[in-house]
Amino acid sequence: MSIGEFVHDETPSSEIDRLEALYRPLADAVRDLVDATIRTTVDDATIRRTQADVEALVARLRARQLDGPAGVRFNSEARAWNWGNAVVGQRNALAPPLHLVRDPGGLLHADVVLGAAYEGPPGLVHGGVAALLLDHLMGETASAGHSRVTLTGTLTMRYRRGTPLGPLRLEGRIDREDGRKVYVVATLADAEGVTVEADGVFIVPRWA
Ligand SMILES: CCCCCCCCCCCCCCCC(=O)SCCNC(=O)CCNC(=O)[C@H](O)C(C)(C)COP(=O)(O)OP(=O)(O)OC[C@H]1O[C@@H](n2cnc3c(N)ncnc32)[C@H](O)[C@@H]1OP(=O)(O)O
Repeated sequence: MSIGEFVHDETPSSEIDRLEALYRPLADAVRDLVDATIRTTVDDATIRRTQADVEALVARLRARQLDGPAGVRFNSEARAWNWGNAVVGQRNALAPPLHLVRDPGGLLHADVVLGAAYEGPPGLVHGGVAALLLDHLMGETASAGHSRVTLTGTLTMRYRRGTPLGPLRLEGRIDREDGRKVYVVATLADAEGVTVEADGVFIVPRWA
């Protein structure tokens, strides 16, 4: 990976806001489609008709598209946008998406509701999904408000008990720093308390 893949792009933040507002409802609708596909009990003919409808919608969107992934772009106002990101991508229906909130004390948190698409053991969040969400929140924590690029070096998870699907909260904070290494701790919790603890080393890469 090189710095070239983080693209400096002087699109004004107001235009990014407009595009997010345009695409968010589409991604929400696709997310709903994913949930409905898992949970529907309609008859076979309805499934086949729906498949044809969805294929027609895909063809309409593919009429004009990027050659590859959307990448990460940022402007001089320190606004970064990554439409396809697996956790926060505003155009990615696979992302919950996580909405990150930075508290004045340095804590980064996110409240999220995970449904049927994130299931691992019955009724519980998939362990890899828990790691995915925590990894992203921790990476954002380490990047200190997008003031620097950090990549996950080592990530350790301790699954204390199953995480039920439904409303959850993630919290992360920087524990300490040592040169280019940023040590971050984080938790995933339900209403009863912490279900997963994570700690990780996030590295400001040599090329950044
Ligand atoms: C301005 C722009 C704004 C835009 C702003 C957008 C921000 C938007 C935020 C998004 C947030 C995303 C959050 C998701 C985060 C991912 O998902 S990142 C994807 C997963 N991670 C990766 O792909 C990383 C792959 N690995 C690598 O690229 C390289 O191995 C690394 C980790 C960058 C390190 O390479 P390096 O810079 O050459 O490191 P190197 O000089 O060898 O070592 C530096 C120090 O780190 C230590 N170290 C190296 N590797 C490791 C390791 N794996 N574990 C622990 N320690 C290590 C070394 O021992 C060394 O320690 P000291 O000797 O200094 O004590």
